Amino acid sequence: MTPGIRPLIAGNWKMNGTAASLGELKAMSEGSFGQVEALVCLPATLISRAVDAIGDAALRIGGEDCHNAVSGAHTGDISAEMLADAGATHVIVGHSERRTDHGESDAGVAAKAEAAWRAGLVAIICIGETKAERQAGETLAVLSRQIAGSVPKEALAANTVIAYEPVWAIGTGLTPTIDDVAEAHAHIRRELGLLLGGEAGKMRILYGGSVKPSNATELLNVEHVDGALVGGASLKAVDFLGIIAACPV
Ligand SMILES: O=C(CO)COP(=O)(O)O
Repeated sequence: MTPGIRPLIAGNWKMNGTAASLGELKAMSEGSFGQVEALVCLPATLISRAVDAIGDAALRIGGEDCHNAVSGAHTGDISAEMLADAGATHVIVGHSERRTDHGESDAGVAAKAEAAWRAGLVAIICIGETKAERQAGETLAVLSRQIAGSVPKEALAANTVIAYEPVWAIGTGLTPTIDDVAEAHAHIRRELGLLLGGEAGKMRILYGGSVKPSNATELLNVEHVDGALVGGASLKAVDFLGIIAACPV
């Protein structure tokens, strides 16, 4: 954790969830968050229904991706303005699954972050190395390149969150060593400093990849780890609330 930064525990439901899942969200929203800011990013089909279902609870609802245009001839896409209209407050951009499945580039991710800000949303910009890149000793260089390309230099701590997700740790049950997490997050903070100046010291840097209640405290205790982006363990209220409870604040 970083002194003075309020931690964010964010769920990412990916392509999971139907109306039958709204009860789980309601249960999450009724949990205790303490000092933690809690967010669940949902498939677009669920956002407005989730916002209605949780009422005035503190749980935030976000989207998982957005187009960079306000509107237009982009079949199947959703704009940041549409997410905001549905009640979202945040949107994930540049998740590795989008970069891989949809060929998203760093420049395209930066444009989506700017679209998020235009709509009044917080952009959660994802970066992270593949297994091959880590094995080749390229992790820090990859992170530098992704930060330079995906994080617009106008980014503010109030409208931007960085999520470090090693691709090989996503959905695998594998996590980097604590030393490797510390090295990556310290490097990200340094690179953000070069790009953004003083804002970098206030910006949240989340760790993502196989976070669960049993490993959350250890990961969140690492310097410069200001929260978590959680996939599988965000689908069940008991697990998600367990991660929030494990947050050392
Ligand atoms: O991709 C992730 C969150 O965006 C991480 O997913 P898991 O927590 O399932 O590994």
